[in-house]
Amino acid sequence: MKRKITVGSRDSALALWQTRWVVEQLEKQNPEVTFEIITMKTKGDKMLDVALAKIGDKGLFTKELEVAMQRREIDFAVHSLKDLPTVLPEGLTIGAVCKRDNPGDALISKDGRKLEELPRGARIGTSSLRRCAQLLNYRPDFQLESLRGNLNTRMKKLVSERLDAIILAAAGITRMGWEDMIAEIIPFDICLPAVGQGAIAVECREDDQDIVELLKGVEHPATRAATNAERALLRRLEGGCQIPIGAFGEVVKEKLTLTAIVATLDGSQVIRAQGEAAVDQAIQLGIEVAEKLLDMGGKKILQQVRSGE
Ligand SMILES: NCc1[nH]cc(CCC(=O)O)c1CC(=O)O
Repeated sequence: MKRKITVGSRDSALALWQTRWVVEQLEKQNPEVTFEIITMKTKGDKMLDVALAKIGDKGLFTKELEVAMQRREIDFAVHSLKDLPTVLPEGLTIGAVCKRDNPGDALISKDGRKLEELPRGARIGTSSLRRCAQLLNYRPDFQLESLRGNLNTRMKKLVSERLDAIILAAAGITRMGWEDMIAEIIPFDICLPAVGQGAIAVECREDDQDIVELLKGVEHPATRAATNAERALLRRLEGGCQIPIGAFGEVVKEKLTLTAIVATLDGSQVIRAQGEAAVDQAIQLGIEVAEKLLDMGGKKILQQVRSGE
């Protein structure tokens, strides 16, 4: 086993928190190994003023780290699983999926109001098509405003743009220590989270046996099964962040359940499907629920969104 391991991370506060958390667990388990964190900016960090759905690149927040891994400049990289495309570059693999934190979307509002307490025509900041579509389905009077930048920037815009509320991933807020600002975790019957939301993934070279072995120390099998189902669904639908898709997998009493939605951009239609399977059938379950969605009208929605109607 190598004595010194180089770990890649984006340089945002959230990314660094996540990377340090992974490294800390591994240090406790492997006191003989030293870890060095190297930070990099990804294209997604550099293009902060463009809507994500417009950039539309796969691996917007991961590619530079993946290239560094392929060049053997770093040994592994820590990502938000949500940011990791469902098909990885040649030779790379997800060495670990860590235990998921709160997978939900959090509402942060002026005066701590809950979603149902927001006034008619309330202005809500989010740039996720998934959040927009589901919120508009729930309350067509809401005005969704685009909101990008890292968590700090987005939080500041609540005040500077005079928004009534913003929506951020609960896990990110908790990791930054801002839990007190959460007015509400939006119920999943109103807004299903993004595939992989709340889980940290560690990516490494497939053929690097030492690292693959090391990363087993931060692996969480139930989260792996749940997110395998979610990612298989997303892959089957061939969705990225250009299409409003939400999914949530969960292991309860040895059973894996998966709920998912696909929606039109304006939120006029939200199609929902569900399935259940044994934990070792995660990928099959993801494909099955995706196909249910397609049959229930999802196919038409995907065509519409892709053709830009
Ligand atoms: N889209 C960016 C992104 N990627 C991961 C998280 C939060 C952390 C997580 O879901 O694990 C966020 C911020 C957000 O959506 O509010």
